[in-house]
Amino acid sequence: MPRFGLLPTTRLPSLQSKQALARAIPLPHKPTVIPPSTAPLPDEDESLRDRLRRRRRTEWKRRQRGQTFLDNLIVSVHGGSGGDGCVAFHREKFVPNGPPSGGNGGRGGDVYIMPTPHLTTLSGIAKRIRGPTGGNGQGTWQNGKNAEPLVIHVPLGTVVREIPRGDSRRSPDEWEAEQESLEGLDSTERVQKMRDNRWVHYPRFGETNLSRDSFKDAEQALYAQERERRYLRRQREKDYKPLVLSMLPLGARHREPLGFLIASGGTGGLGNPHFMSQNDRIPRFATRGHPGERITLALELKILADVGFVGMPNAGKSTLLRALTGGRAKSEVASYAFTTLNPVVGIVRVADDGTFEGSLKSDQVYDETIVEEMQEQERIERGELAHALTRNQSGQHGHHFDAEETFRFTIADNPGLISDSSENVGLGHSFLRSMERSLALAYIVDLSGPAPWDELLVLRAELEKYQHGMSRKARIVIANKADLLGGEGDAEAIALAKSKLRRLELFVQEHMIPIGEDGRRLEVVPVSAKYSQNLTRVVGLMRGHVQEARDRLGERTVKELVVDVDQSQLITN
Ligand SMILES: Nc1nc2c(ncn2[C@@H]2O[C@H](COP(=O)(O)OP(=O)(O)OP(=O)(O)O)[C@@H](O)[C@H]2O)c(=O)[nH]1
Ligand SMILES: [Mg+2]
Repeated sequence: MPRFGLLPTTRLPSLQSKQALARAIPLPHKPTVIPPSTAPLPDEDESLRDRLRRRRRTEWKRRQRGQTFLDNLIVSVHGGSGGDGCVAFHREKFVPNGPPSGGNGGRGGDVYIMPTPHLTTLSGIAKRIRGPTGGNGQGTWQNGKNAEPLVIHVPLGTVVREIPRGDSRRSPDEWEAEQESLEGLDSTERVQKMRDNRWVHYPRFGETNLSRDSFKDAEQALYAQERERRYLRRQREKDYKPLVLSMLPLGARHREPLGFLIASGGTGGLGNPHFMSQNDRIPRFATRGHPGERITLALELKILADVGFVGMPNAGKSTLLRALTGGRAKSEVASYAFTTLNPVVGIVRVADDGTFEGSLKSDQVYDETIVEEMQEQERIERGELAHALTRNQSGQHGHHFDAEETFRFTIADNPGLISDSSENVGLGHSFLRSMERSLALAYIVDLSGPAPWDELLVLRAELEKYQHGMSRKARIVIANKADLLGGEGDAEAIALAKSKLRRLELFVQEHMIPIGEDGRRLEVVPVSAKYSQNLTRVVGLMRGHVQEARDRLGERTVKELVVDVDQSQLITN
C-alpha cells in the first residue's frame, strides 16, 4: 500500500526527526557474542557541537564569497637536492694511512603529482614545493640515504601545464637560479662561489687542492657533465605536453603508485674514493649533491564532469549524488544551506539493463552525514564492525559490478546557487567556471517546497547571468523529496501531490527553453534521493543525454576534453 502516490516503491519509516530515524532503522545486533561497551555514545551535546562547528565553517566560507574555491594556481616545484659526498680516510689500528673512505651522498627526493578523489579545490597546495634533500655521505664508505619522494595531491580534473620560458610567472630553473646568485660578483668571486657550490674539501686543504692537476681534471669533467645535462633537459622541455589528471575517475588504474613524476631529485655527490687515480692516491676533495630539477607549473582545476547539478541550497543535490554512486561519492549532507562548499565529482556506473551501482542496495537510506556517523558510531560501540568485511570483500560493490558495467558518466555536485549569486551573494558562482565544459546540466528542485517552479526561474537566471546560453545545457528537472508529499497515504494528500507535480510539469513546458531544434522540453522526474526512489529513470535519461552530447561533440572534441594520460607524459625520463 503506497504511502504517497508519486513514486513507484514505498516502505518508508514514518519519521518526524533524524533522531527518530536513527531509532527507527533496526540495526543487526549480536549481544551474546560481544559484551556491551561502556564507552559513552555520542550524546545530543556532542552532535550539537559538531553541527555548530560545521556551520561556522560554512559561514566562514560564505564570507569569502567564493574566493576560497581556488581553481588556478602557479606552483614552483624543486626536486630535492642530492646529499654531499664525503672526504674521509680510513683509520684503523696499525694502519696509519688508510685509503680514502668517504661515502657518496644520497639522491634528493623526486616530486610526483597524484590526482586524489577526495580533494575538491587547489587551495591546500603550497606555492613552493621542495623535495627532501638526500643524506650526506659519511666516513667508512657509508653512503648517504636516498630521500623519500614527495607527492603533491591534486583533485581529479586538474590540468597540469609547465609555464614556458619567457613567461613572467615562471621561476628560474636550477641553472638560471645559480646565474642570478652570481650577479654583481667579479670573475674571481664567481669562480670561487661556483666551486663552493660544487666541491667539499678536506679541512685546511682547499687552497692546495685547487693547484693539483687531479682536481683540475675532475673539475673539467664535472662541468662537461653539467653542460650535457642542461642540454638534454632543454631538449626535453620542447616535448612537454599538458598533463590532464582526469582520466583516472573513469576507472583507469594508476600506472605508478605515486602518480606522475614532475621533478627529479638531484643525484648525490661523490665521495673522495671516486677521485683516486694514478696521479693522486689521496684525493682530498669530494663533490656536493646536485640540485634537483626546478619546474614551474600552472595547475588548473577543470572538472570535466559529464553532468553538473544545479540547484538551490538544501534541494538534495549531495544526497542525490551519493544515492546515484551507491554511497561512494563522499559529499556532505546536512539540513542547513551551503553544506557543499566545493564541487564534488562522482562516477555513475550503469549496466546494460539500466541498473546502476547505487541500485544494488535497494533498501539503503542516504541520510544526513551526521546521522550516518552517529549510526556508524553506535555500530562500532556494539562491536558489529569488528569482523565486518570491506565493501569489496563482501562483493556488494566495486569489482563485482565491473562485468556488468557497460556505460559510465561523471556527475559534479555543486554548491547551492541562490538569487544574486552572480553578485557574489552566498558562495558566489566561481565554481560554475569548472562546469562550463559539462556536457549537460540537471536542475534539482525541492518538490516539497512551496513553489519549486520559482526555484527553476532563479536557477535559470543565475546560469544565464554567469554565461549567456549556459542554461541551454540543462536537460532534466529532478523534483526531489517527493517522499515528503502524500501525507499518510490518504487519497486527498496524494491527489494534492499529483497536482503539484502536474503544475511543475506544465510550468516547465510553458516557460523553460526547449532543448534542441525538435522542441523537446526538459523532462520532469519526481524522485526521492534519500530513499533511492525512481533513480533508475534519472540514470536512464542522463545516460541518453550524455551519450547524445558525446556523439554530437564528435571524436575529436571528446579527445580534447579527455586527453589520454598515457600519451601525455609530462616528464619523459
Ligand atoms: N525527505 C527527504 N529529505 C531529503 C531528500 N534529499 C535530501 N533530503 C534532505 O535535505 C537536506 C539537504 O540535503 P543536501 O543533500 O545536503 O542538499 P544540497 O542540495 O546538497 O544542499 P547544499 O549543499 O547546502 O546546497 C538534508 O537534510 C537531507 O537529508 C529526500 O529525497 N527526501
Ligand atoms: Mg550539498
